[in-house]
Amino acid sequence: MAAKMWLAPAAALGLAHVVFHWWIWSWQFEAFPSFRGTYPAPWRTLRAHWLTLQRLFRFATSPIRRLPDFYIIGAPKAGTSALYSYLSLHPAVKEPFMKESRFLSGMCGSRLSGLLYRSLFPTWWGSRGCLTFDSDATASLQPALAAAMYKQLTPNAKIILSCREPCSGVFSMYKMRSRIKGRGEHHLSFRDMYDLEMGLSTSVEWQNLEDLAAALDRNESVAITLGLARCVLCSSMIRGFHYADILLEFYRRFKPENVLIIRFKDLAADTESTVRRIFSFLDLPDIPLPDLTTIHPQDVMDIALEEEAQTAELSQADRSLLEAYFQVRNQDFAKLMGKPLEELW
Ligand SMILES: Nc1ncnc2c1ncn2[C@@H]1O[C@H](COP(=O)(O)OS(=O)(=O)O)[C@@H](OP(=O)(O)O)[C@H]1O
Repeated sequence: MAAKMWLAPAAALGLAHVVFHWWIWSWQFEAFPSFRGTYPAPWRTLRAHWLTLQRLFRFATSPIRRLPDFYIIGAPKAGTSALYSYLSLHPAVKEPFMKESRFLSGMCGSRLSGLLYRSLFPTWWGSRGCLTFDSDATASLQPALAAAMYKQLTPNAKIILSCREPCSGVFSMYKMRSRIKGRGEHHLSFRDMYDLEMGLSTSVEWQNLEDLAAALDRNESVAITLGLARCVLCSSMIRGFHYADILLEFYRRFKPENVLIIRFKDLAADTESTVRRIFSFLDLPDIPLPDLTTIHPQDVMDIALEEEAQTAELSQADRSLLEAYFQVRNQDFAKLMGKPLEELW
């Protein structure tokens, strides 16, 4: 009798798990096939099922969860994983469930819903007196959408952007992306990956993205398509370093004093004072910090990497190509900052 009583709820829970498992993983794999690196067969991977269960619980408890107080929006390869780890050291900062939410790429559902986004953050009572945040460098690939969405959800949020000299940032991203197993770009040369991203830059998806941002600015709700998510996630080598474009979108929607720009070089050379500067920007009390060189940020992406990239060093010809590409963009950034170029990174 007792066993019969449990049968119906257990079957309902099992069904919810199966449906939810299929829903979250199929979108991830479609939008970002390299996830398959660590989860080649999610139906047979216990860790994938455990993640599904946790996310299911978090979706169910979304209404009692909060939204970010600040965002690390990039740039990709500008130390964002390190920043995530350093800021999480503060007792008044509660880290999110995942470092990179990829919310804007549909990882919480293709309809960009604040309610579902909340699932990634702590509960109100579990984070009283604390700040929480999202550290999603994919925001800088789609700054209009990111700025409009963050503004609609959290108009008083603070924004942090770490800037790395574009050529070295691009090459760092190339080295990672070309080594991701199970992805179309696996083992491409630098020039081939550059050409691929240049090809994507003429996609109609970018106009769709602007239209979605405009709809969010009108306070409408929006849904993204798989095509858009794929286009954005496959454009992470170069676009994330269009600093002037990124900042203009955020300055249009947030107060300038809510936007902090740090230099990757300072984060690397003078880590502790850069982290303290960020604490101060976030109005967090100063705290004693451990030796930050002992903190090794984990690679948070669910990917399997090859040992070596196809192109081991950036050739002079490829560097010149990148310098030409970024010349005007960097000048625009310098003008926006009111600083000479060499002081920007
Ligand atoms: N503290 C410190 N000092 C110097 N360099 C550092 C530091 N933390 C991270 N890094 C370098 O930052 C690169 C990774 O950046 P991200 O974490 O933003 O990458 S990602 O976008 O999340 O994949 C990656 O750069 P490359 O080594 O050039 O690939 C890391 O080595």
